[in-house]
Amino acid sequence: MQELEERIRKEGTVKEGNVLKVDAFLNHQCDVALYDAMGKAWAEHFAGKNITKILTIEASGIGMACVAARHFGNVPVVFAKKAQSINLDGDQYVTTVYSFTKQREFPVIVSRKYLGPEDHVLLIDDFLANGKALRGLIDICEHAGATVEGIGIAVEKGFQGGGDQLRADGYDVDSLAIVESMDPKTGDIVFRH
Ligand SMILES: O=P(O)(O)OC[C@H]1O[C@H](OP(=O)(O)OP(=O)(O)O)[C@H](O)[C@@H]1O
Ligand SMILES: O=c1[nH]c(=O)c2nc[nH]c2[nH]1
Repeated sequence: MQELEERIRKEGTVKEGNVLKVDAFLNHQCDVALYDAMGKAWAEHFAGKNITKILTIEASGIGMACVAARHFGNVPVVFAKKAQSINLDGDQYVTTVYSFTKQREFPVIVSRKYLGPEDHVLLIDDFLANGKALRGLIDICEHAGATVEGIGIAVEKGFQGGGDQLRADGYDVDSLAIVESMDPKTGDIVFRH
């Protein structure tokens, strides 16, 4: 998606440790017009699939998943929580994921009330790096008996391999920008096309 690549080039910064910082528009301050264009692009890619629910993971996926839902007939958006809470009641699906940016494991929790075998799910997230967050969401869908219809990602860091492994496993992964390489010294970013 050209608009997203341009924003990354203009406002993104490359940090040591394979970190691309895009928090001016994607995952801290949020450009909702850009989110809307992203939702439209995913809706075009996944047109013809019967999606009944969008599943994401807190925190950064939530905003873009909600805007994207407007392009999928206002299907409900469920976000997996990364901490237990007294506000989480009843039976839950629980798995564990390792967070790339926080460098520790988190529980990933979804209430059984909000995901089940009748659901055809689109997974959405801001970043795809090693694929740990998505593997956690897929695990939860498997526990629920839900069908994963596809995966919509804003920025995939292709050189970390998580996306290609998911494609090799048969998932339809639509990443709107795929970074093939990036250099923290020069700031150069090369996209895959
Ligand atoms: O493909 P992976 O290696 O799993 O990396 C991608 C995940 O990392 C980030 O989450 P983070 O744990 O930083 O949480 P955040 O959404 O709160 O920023 C991002 O939002 C994805 O969920
Ligand atoms: O803002 C972010 N930049 C990244 O490079 C990244 N990788 C996973 N999650 C990420 N979030």
